[in-house]
Amino acid sequence: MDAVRAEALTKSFAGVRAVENLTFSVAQGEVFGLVGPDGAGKTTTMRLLAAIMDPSSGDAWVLDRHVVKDAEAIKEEIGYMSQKFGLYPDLTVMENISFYADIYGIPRKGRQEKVDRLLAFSNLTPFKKRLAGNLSGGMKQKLGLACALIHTPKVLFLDEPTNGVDPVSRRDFWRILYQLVKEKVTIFVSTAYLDEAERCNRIGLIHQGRLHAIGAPEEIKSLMAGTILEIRSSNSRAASHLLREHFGPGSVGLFGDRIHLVTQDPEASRREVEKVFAPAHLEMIAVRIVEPSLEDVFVSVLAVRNGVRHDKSL
Ligand SMILES: Nc1ncnc2c1ncn2[C@@H]1O[C@H](COP(=O)(O)OP(=O)(O)OP(=O)(O)O)[C@@H](O)[C@H]1O
Repeated sequence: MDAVRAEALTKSFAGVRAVENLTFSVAQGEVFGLVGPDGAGKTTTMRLLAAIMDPSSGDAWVLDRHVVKDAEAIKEEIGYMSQKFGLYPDLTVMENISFYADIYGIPRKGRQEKVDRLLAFSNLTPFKKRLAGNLSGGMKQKLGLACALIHTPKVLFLDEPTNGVDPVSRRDFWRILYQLVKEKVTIFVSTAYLDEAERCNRIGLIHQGRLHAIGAPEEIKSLMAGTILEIRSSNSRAASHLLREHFGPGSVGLFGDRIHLVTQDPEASRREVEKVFAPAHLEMIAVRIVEPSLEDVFVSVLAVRNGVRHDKSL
């Protein structure tokens, strides 16, 4: 039995296809990442799978329960942490967890042990009397997670859980997620951070409601044929602009001050870059071959989507 299965899952809003024809499955115990930029359709997919919203067409099942026909049963089996997870700022950490325990009808007997365990698990025990409104962003996310876990769900849906959270808290949050995986919880997480996608067992790249690639991070990276030439220049922004015009947007990505150029022939491309830079008085400070990152793959996937011609196949 799969944890999640979707077949031709589609959702439209007044002419906007938020999610289009998604077909994929997630095995139990997997950490699956839905990766895409803002507006790609991640939240809509989560809501469809969490049985909060009905699809326009297509089907989906969570633990073999149908998201429309068995919606109520699904809600008992899953935890869902939305982007604006409903924490009460004027209740303490402890009171927020108790509130969710009431909603889920957790029996009084054994409840305290459960709450204590969740507090310890999410490293919130020292803050249990603090008002939720006074927690840092990272702690709020952990409290949201603790609340979403109160009924011991088998599948956990997390919609951009670390959005806007500092890198240290993000790492901490993932450490907690891996503990859940050890307890056989399936995790379905959406993220716009590609470095975070690398933490998943498998990922799906979503853009404009469509799934463009699915597989282990390493598999997704291997979809990209070609070598990455990393270039540093005296003016990376201007340089990347010129290189995009010359090589095509699907072959050039700018990551901070590093330009990534996808090429079949690194040496020939290096010479060509020098020729492009010379009339613009741009200097090539450093150049080297690097392993493609997921970000490189994304640039490439989006270029295909937008009909940009380039020399990679996906
Ligand atoms: N209730 C709605 N009514 C109309 N359009 C909607 C609705 N919900 C989502 N959309 C549209 O569907 C598309 C996908 O939105 P969705 O929120 O699923 O994306 P996302 O990847 O989660 O992005 P974000 O991280 O910005 O929320 C967007 O174009 C959005 O404007």
